[in-house]
Amino acid sequence: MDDLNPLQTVRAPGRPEQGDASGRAFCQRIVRVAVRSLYAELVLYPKPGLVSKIDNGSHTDMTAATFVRSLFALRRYFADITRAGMLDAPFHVLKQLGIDAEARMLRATGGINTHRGAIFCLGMLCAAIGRCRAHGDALTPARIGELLRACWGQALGAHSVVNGEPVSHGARAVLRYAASGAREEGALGFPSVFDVGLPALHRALAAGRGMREARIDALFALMAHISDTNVYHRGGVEGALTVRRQARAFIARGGTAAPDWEARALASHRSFVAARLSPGGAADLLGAVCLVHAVTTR
Ligand SMILES: CC(C)(COP(=O)(O)OP(=O)(O)OC[C@H]1O[C@@H](n2cnc3c(N)ncnc32)[C@H](O[C@H]2O[C@H](COP(=O)(O)OP(=O)(O)OP(=O)(O)O)[C@@H](O)[C@H]2O)[C@@H]1O)[C@@H](O)C(=O)NCCC(=O)NCCS
Ligand SMILES: Nc1ncnc2[nH]cnc12
Repeated sequence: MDDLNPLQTVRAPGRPEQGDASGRAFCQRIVRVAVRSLYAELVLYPKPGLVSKIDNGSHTDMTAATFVRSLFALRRYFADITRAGMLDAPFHVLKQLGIDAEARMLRATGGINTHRGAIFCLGMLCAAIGRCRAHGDALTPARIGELLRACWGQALGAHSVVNGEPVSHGARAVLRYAASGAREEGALGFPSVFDVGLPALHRALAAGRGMREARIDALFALMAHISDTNVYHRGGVEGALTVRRQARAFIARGGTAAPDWEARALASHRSFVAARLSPGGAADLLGAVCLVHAVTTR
């Protein structure tokens, strides 16, 4: 028995799913989908202020290579948290997996926060997807969301409370600007993924546009909607208003249905870079949208 393995505490005898070959294959499939989803977010261009393979957006300390290193470091985490979900692990087990994954990310990137929001959001979604599979339920966005709230909603609500000294940029933005951020997203069961990003992606695909355009539309829908602590941290209230206004204007012109959408997205990218704005929370949530879309459409 490995005392340091948090999953050990939730392994119940007579639950063949956890260790059997099909359970392992399922976890590996989710790892591939999670990593590909985050990679799809990374290579998407133009994304206002964000890092891609074309440029580093508003960031001076990270490049696409930093994100790729981080992605490699997260593979085991996505397998572990999917398996923990299959085993109905309590939130404290998921939290420890998340903390360990953050440490691995920071080691891989030399201390740069590339994916903290993604570790949280995609991690919880992987756990819910694992739970869905253990129940034998069809993987649908509605069922994944339901199980996430039913299994860990209460603990996520408690996790949203920022206590004492703010240590992270997110916690500071919550206290200083009453921004909601990743914690509140989690407490509500990631509604921006299910009710904002995913519908925007589906609408663009249903209208016959490609996956690239659909992802751009989903990103702008998220930027228009969420309270992104990374934006508050870098740009304060003014910055948050700028991001929301530009995203709304892009959507009001038809998003990627407009013939000049690419030039408009590029103009936003340039203006965000000039103002050092980076909607990193929306980028993480786009990765989550790609994950839910991929697991629910095959
Ligand atoms: C709950 C935690 C995620 C902690 O959150 P908290 O808000 O306290 O801490 P942050 O360190 O600020 O991380 C939150 C990251 O979440 C992303 N985010 C922001 N707004 C939202 C939102 N509305 N919805 C979803 N996600 C959101 C955002 O990630 C992106 O920003 C990164 C860069 O941020 P930053 O570090 O501030 O760096 P820079 O811009 O480079 O600043 P400078 O250094 O240059 O000044 C970017 O890469 C994106 O990832 C926020 O960063 C969680 O950490 C936690 O509780 N962890 C413990 C483990 C756990 O409990 N897990 C639960 C089970 S999985
Ligand atoms: N592409 C990206 N650029 C900057 N921050 C991010 N956080 C998640 N993805 C990001």
